[in-house]
Amino acid sequence: MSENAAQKPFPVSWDQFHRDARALAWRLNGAGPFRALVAVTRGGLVPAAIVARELGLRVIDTLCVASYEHTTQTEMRVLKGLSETVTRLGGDNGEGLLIVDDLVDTGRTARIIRETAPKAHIAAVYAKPMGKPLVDTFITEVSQDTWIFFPWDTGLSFQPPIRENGA
Ligand SMILES: O=P(O)(O)OC[C@H]1O[C@H](OP(=O)(O)OP(=O)(O)O)[C@H](O)[C@@H]1O
Ligand SMILES: Nc1nc2[nH]cnc2c(=O)[nH]1
Ligand SMILES: [Mg+2]
Repeated sequence: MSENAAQKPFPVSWDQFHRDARALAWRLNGAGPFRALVAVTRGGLVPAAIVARELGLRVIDTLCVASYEHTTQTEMRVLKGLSETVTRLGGDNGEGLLIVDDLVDTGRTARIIRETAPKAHIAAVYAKPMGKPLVDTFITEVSQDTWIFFPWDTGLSFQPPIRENGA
């Protein structure tokens, strides 16, 4: 979702994110067994830590991709693929791998992951309608014209009142 089309801000606090990531872990608990967990960097690192803790997963790898400059979608770059160890654990098709991201938006990132590991289980905490069919598990759906603001990207700031010049 590019900057212009995404108009509704959806700020998420650390507390809320922890609750949602833990809910994701509960849902994934019945979906395994998983031989390794893969975090899609960078956003996937945070839920991956929470899910790994909840599900007792200790073999953890990263898939490093970049596809947005702030809120603008750019050409997608895979900066680092799976390690040899985790590739071996997942066999040819990624079976038994749990791949975690913070959100799925247009689904482009998830689609590329699916191409390289078709049988992996792909999970995201938040999903927008376009990306939803590309993941196996998610927790909360938001509309396509929403922009999710994560706690690691934001800080406390003054909010002007809804009515600037009250009677
Ligand atoms: O479904 P899509 O349209 O592909 O968008 C989803 C991806 O975009 C964001 O990552 P981003 O590339 O911004 O990098 P980051 O995780 O380092 O913030 C988000 O963390 C997902 O990985
Ligand atoms: N923080 C953030 N990154 C994204 N990347 C793609 N969509 C989003 C979004 O809604 N929020
Ligand atoms: Mg990301």
